[in-house]
Amino acid sequence: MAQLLKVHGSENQFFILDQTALTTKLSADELTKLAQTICKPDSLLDGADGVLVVDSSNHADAIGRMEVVNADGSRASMCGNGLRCVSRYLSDQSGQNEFKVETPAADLFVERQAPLAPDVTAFAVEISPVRYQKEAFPFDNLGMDKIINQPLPQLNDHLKFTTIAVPNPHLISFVDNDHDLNDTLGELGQRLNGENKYFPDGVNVNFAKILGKNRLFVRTYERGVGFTNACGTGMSATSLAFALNYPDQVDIDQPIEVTNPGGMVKTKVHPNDAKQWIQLIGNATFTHQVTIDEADLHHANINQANTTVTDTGEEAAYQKFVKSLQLN
Ligand SMILES: N[C@@H](CCC[C@H](N)C(=O)O)C(=O)O
Repeated sequence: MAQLLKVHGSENQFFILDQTALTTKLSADELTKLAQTICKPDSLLDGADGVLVVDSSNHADAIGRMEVVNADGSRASMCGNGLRCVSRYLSDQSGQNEFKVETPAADLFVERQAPLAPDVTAFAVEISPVRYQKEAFPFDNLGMDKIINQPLPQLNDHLKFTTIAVPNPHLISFVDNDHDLNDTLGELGQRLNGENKYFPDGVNVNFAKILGKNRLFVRTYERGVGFTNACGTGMSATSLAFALNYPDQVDIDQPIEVTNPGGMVKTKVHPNDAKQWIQLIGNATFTHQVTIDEADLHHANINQANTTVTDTGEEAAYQKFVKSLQLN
């Protein structure tokens, strides 16, 4: 039998699949099919935003590897909320609390934090490398090679935009009303993640409201997914854009508190380091264990009848923590 874990960071939901625990690893095509099937909202445990594939690493400094498969089967170079969950998984297995995890673009440093509340495990993860050049996204036909707080009439008639790849691509705008935060974000996210001449590979679109000094609310329309409760790399890139575009509103020696529809994370931005980077700190919650025949995993044959699901009880603790934040 094989195991899956249902996990989340700020309610950005994933299944973790550990390839090293299988008799035969899933092929790339089987992983694509698995994500497209298991992430559907009407699938097991109401689906997810992606599958986090754990494997061994042959890099000397990393204790494991993470691959991110979006809900539509596309691959992402990074996932911040996912990396916290994978870090906890590798930490629980190895007994180590500080280590590196291999991701497609970099080996990233992660460390266990004090729990955010009873039974709310937390991890801090490195978000890097940071890139601005249009080739990193890629983007085109926007009249610029690098976009920092610029109006882009091709995309919208009143907002300003910043583009930061960390290294997955993010388009960011600071907005001041709920219509833009919801409707404009949805329309633009959908447009730039369908066939379009500006972001041919799609882009994660993040709209933020400034709540005060070092305080943001961020909502994200994710590439390969759609609206998510939270996007870790999105909140990290938006925090960096906050520091770059509104320097008088950000004390970079202090964490930035980023609330999102699924909860809250903290970020620490390092815009003045020789290589810019961001630290993302937040929950790594394991809500369910799923047991399934390995053959069914290979065939993406997953339903209530052929799985055994065990609730860990952690979601109740997480919800209590979110309530204590008094976000609304
Ligand atoms: N939810 C993630 C980002 C996942 C990848 C993204 N959809 C992409 O295609 O770049 C996060 O927490 O960072």
